[in-house]
Amino acid sequence: MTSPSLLFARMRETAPLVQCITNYVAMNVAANVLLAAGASPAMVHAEEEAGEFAAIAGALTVNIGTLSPAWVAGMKAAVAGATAAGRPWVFDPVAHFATAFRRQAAAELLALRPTIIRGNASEVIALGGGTSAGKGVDSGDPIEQAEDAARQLALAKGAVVAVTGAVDFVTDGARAVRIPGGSPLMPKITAMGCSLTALVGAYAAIAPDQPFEAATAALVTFAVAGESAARDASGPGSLAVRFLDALHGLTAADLEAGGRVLAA
Ligand SMILES: Nc1ncnc2c1ncn2[C@@H]1O[C@H](COP(=O)(O)OP(=O)(O)OP(=O)(O)O)[C@@H](O)[C@H]1O
Ligand SMILES: Cc1ncsc1CCO
Ligand SMILES: [Mg+2]
Repeated sequence: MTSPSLLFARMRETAPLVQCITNYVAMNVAANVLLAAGASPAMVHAEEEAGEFAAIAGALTVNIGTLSPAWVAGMKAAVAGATAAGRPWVFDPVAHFATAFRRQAAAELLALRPTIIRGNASEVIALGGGTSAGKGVDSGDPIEQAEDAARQLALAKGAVVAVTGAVDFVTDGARAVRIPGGSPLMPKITAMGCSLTALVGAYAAIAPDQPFEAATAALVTFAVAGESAARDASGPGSLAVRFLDALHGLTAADLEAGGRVLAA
């Protein structure tokens, strides 16, 4: 398995261009997270250009947080462009279970075969057809309860599934790992998960043929930077600032020393 620290070093060397279609809440946060990590974000979603742009980006990420019909059209155009160009794409099904419009959009996007799916426990349980306690964008379920759903979803969709929470879980249906770390304050900052999805895209651009390793590396990066930032944060506000600084200051050696990937 290519280690997170090696992929991180490659990201710093190559600054991959990542096309992020994400929500209004996350756009600024996610772009700053990618820049701090060493990638190059571009928030490009219009139907007229999203597919064309996908061919020049190293990877695409699609997050349905603040959907409208025009955005769905842009997402589908982008996925078509990425697929035609052989680029990986990452799907973040924010609160997909909440309304009929979201359910429909999520089902249509899922049918377009994402390379990696990244969601919180409630989103992954519901995507697997189970009943989740989620009501909106925040998870209402413990992560352990999403592990089986994640495995099944990975097998059914031929995708790598990354579920986040107190201890993250990544599976391709056959292999699985758990990644501890981070901080309980992280879910108190909006768009942390959406930004993580964007970072999964950055690693997928680095290792397009190793989506399991790419997703794992992104979760490890967040776990190490989040843990370090939380050490002297006094609340979500200072954590948000310190998290960006921690990401920016992160080295491959820090990931090597602090990253924990446990067999599951
Ligand atoms: N209790 C926790 N302890 C440690 N880390 C956590 C905890 N909860 C979440 N995280 C971390 O926070 C990051 C975001 O994950 P989360 O599951 O909150 O995403 P999300 O619900 O999709 O977020 P959002 O929709 O607000 O963008 C991940 O890196 C995850 O590991
Ligand atoms: C708060 C919020 N609402 C829609 S998307 C989003 C960002 C976190 O998922
Ligand atoms: Mg989310």
